[in-house]
Amino acid sequence: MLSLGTPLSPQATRVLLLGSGELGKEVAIELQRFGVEVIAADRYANAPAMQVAHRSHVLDMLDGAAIRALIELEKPHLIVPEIEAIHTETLVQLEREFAEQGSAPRVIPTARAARLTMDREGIRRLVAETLQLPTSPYRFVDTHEEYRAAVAELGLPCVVKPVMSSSGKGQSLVRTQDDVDAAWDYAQKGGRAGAGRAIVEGFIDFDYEITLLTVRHHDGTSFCEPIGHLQRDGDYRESWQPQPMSTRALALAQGIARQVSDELGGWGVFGMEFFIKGDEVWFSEVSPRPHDTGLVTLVSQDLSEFALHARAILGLPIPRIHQLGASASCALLAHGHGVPVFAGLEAALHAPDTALRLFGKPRVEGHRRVGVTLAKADDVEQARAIAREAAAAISIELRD
Ligand SMILES: Nc1ncnc2c1ncn2[C@@H]1O[C@H](COP(=O)(O)OP(=O)(O)OP(=O)(O)O)[C@@H](O)[C@H]1O
Ligand SMILES: NCC(=O)N[C@@H]1O[C@H](COP(=O)([O-])[O-])[C@@H](O)[C@H]1O
Ligand SMILES: [Mg+2]
Repeated sequence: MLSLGTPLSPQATRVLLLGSGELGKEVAIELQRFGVEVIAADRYANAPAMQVAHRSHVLDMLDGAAIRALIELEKPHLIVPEIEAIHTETLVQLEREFAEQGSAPRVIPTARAARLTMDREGIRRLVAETLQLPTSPYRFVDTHEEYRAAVAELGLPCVVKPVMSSSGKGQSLVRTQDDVDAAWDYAQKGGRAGAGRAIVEGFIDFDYEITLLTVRHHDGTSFCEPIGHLQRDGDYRESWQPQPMSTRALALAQGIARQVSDELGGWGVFGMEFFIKGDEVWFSEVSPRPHDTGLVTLVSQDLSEFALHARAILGLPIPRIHQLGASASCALLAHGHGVPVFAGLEAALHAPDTALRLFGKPRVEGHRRVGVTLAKADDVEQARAIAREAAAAISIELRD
C-alpha cells in the first residue's frame, strides 16, 4: 500500500502526470485530496493541471530522452499518462528496467496500454485481429495510391484519420469522390507526428454512440452507466448520462469492455468507445485514462471518472458508484488567436443545477476547448438543453 496523506515529505507518494490538460487537472485535484504529491508535465507552460500541481515541468513529450530524464529526476511512484502523444516506447523500456531492479514506478494502467493506444494501428489490430471483436472495416495506408485503393475497396462514405491523432485532428468524413483528395491532404497535415500512416474506416451508420467508463481496481472491474455523446468534426460537443440502451446492447458492450481492459491490464479508468445500432455493437477505440465525454460525471456521479481514476491507481476500494440522475455536459470552444477572456458567466450559472469548469488554458491558437458547462435535470433532453443554453450564454474573446 502506498503511503498517503503527507505530500512534500520523505513519505510522500509522488504521481507524475504526463500531460496536463483539463482531464489531468481534475485528476490532480482528486489526488491532492488524498495528500498525494502531484507533478505535472506537458509541452507548454501553465497548462491546466500545472496550475493545481505541487510542481511542473515543460518538455517535449515525444522526446524519449527528455521523458527518461524527468522520471529519473522526480522518481515518481506512479506515472500517469494523460495524453496519447508521449514517447511511449521509453515508458515500455523503463517499465522493463524497473521490473528487473524490483523498485518500481508503475505506469498507469501499463506501459503497453499507453503504447498500444498511442497509435490507432496498435489498438485496432489487437481488438479486431487478436481478440476478433467487432469494429468498423478498415485499412492502413501509407501513400496516396494505397489510400485511393482503400477508399475504393471500403466504399463511400468512409472516415480517414492519421494513426496518431486525437480530438478529431486530421480526421475527415469522405462522403463523395470530390472529398477524397482533400481528406488525404488533411490527414497528412493534421496528425500529431506529422505526415504518414493513416487509417481508412468504413462508415458505421450507428443509431447512437457511447463511452462506457470501465474501472479496473483493486477489487475487480466496475462499469459506469453509459454516456451518450455528440461529436462534430471528430471532436466532442455534448455528452450525457445515462444513455438509454437495450439490455442486450449494454451486455455486449460491457463484455467487450471487460475483454479489452483485461487484455490491457493494470489499474485505472478506461474510456471505451462504442457505436450502437439496435442490438449491434462495434468497438471504436479506448482511452486508458479518463475520457473527455466523461466530464459529465463531474455532476452525474458521486465519484466522477477523475475520483475513480485516483482511487483505482492508488489501490483504494471502489465498492459502489452512484449515478445521480439525468445529466449533461456541453464543451466551450474558442476560435482564433490570443488569451481567452470570458463574459456571461452569471447568465450561464443562473439556472439551478448548472455548473461550469473553465480550464485555465493560457492561449488559443486555432480551435481549442477551454471549458465545459454541466447540468442536471429530470431527463437527459432537458439536461442537454440547459447545458447548451449555459454554454451559449458565455462569450469568449481572445486578446493579445
Ligand atoms: N468508422 C466510423 N463510422 C462512423 N463514425 C465514425 C467512425 N469513426 C469515427 N467516427 C466519428 O468520429 C468521432 C471521432 O472518432 P475517433 O474517436 O476515432 O477520433 P479521435 O480523434 O480519437 O477522438 P477523441 O480523441 O476525441 O476520442 C467518433 O466518436 C464518431 O462520431
Ligand atoms: N480527446 C482527448 C482529450 O480531450 N484530451 C484532453 O485535452 C487535453 C489537450 O487539450 P489541448 O489540445 O487544448 O492542449 C489533454 O491534455 C486532455 O486533458
Ligand atoms: Mg474517440
